[in-house]
Amino acid sequence: MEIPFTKMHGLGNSYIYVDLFKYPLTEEQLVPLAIEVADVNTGIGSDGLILIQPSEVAEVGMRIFNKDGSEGKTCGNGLRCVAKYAYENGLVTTSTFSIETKAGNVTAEVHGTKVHVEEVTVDMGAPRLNRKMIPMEGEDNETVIAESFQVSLHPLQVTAVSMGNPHAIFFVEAIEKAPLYELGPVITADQRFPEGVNVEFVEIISATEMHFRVWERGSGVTQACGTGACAAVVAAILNDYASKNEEITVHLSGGDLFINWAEDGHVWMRGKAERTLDGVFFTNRI
Ligand SMILES: N[C@H](CCC[C@H](N)C(=O)O)C(=O)O
Repeated sequence: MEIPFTKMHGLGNSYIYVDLFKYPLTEEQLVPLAIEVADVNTGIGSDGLILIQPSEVAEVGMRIFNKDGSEGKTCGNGLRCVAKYAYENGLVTTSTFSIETKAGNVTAEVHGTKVHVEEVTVDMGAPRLNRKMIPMEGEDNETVIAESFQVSLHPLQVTAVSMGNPHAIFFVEAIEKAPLYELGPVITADQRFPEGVNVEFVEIISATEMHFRVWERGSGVTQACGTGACAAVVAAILNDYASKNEEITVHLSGGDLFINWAEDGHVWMRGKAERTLDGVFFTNRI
């Protein structure tokens, strides 16, 4: 097989994008293809695979597969790159349009021209805060804010937020001392999260600024996580470290995202989307 692709990234959170308008794939090919393209040695190297596809309920559709082949429900950095691609490649004709994900539809607004979209703003919708929606074990309608969460010998406090995908946020004094590599892989598979969880460590700098690191479900440590940054801002506000209706700067390893949990209850994310290369992936293994 010779599969045309585009590699794009949001703050270094890179995916291999296949345009199903041009090159259809079968359902059976998706998981093995995601694992293959993500491999830096025998594939292309990325945090996973993203499909750009027709939709019956939005202008364009997106599906995301993590590096291990597991399918995520949505992807903030991926949404910005899909919006950039759709506008630059004429899949959409307006600068504001809807994108279908498995977590529901979102609205994206591209900033730039049809030749080059520099930045994208996405209305990520409202966060889901009760245990049933995270999902997290316990009473369905309870929220999880600064709850004791013992992990091996570490007495932590977790705040759980879903942006359509699950996030466990832990506030730390110093981001460089966050136990990301030690506890990320343990927490992501913790039984208290029946569908697994994306794990974020956050250091509050001020009411409008924070440091952020992430161990992503299905991909491990990535340079950035858009839904995670949204969840971290929601968690900061729930813990009274920040306020609604303010643009909060989130410093991720790969750069900054600007997040606002607005009075309308929606979380707005603004940040870059960049194209690395177009190419053809040769494989006879799927
Ligand atoms: N690992 C995530 C999907 C990718 C999300 C992240 N890359 C983003 O930008 O939001 C999950 O399994 O829920």
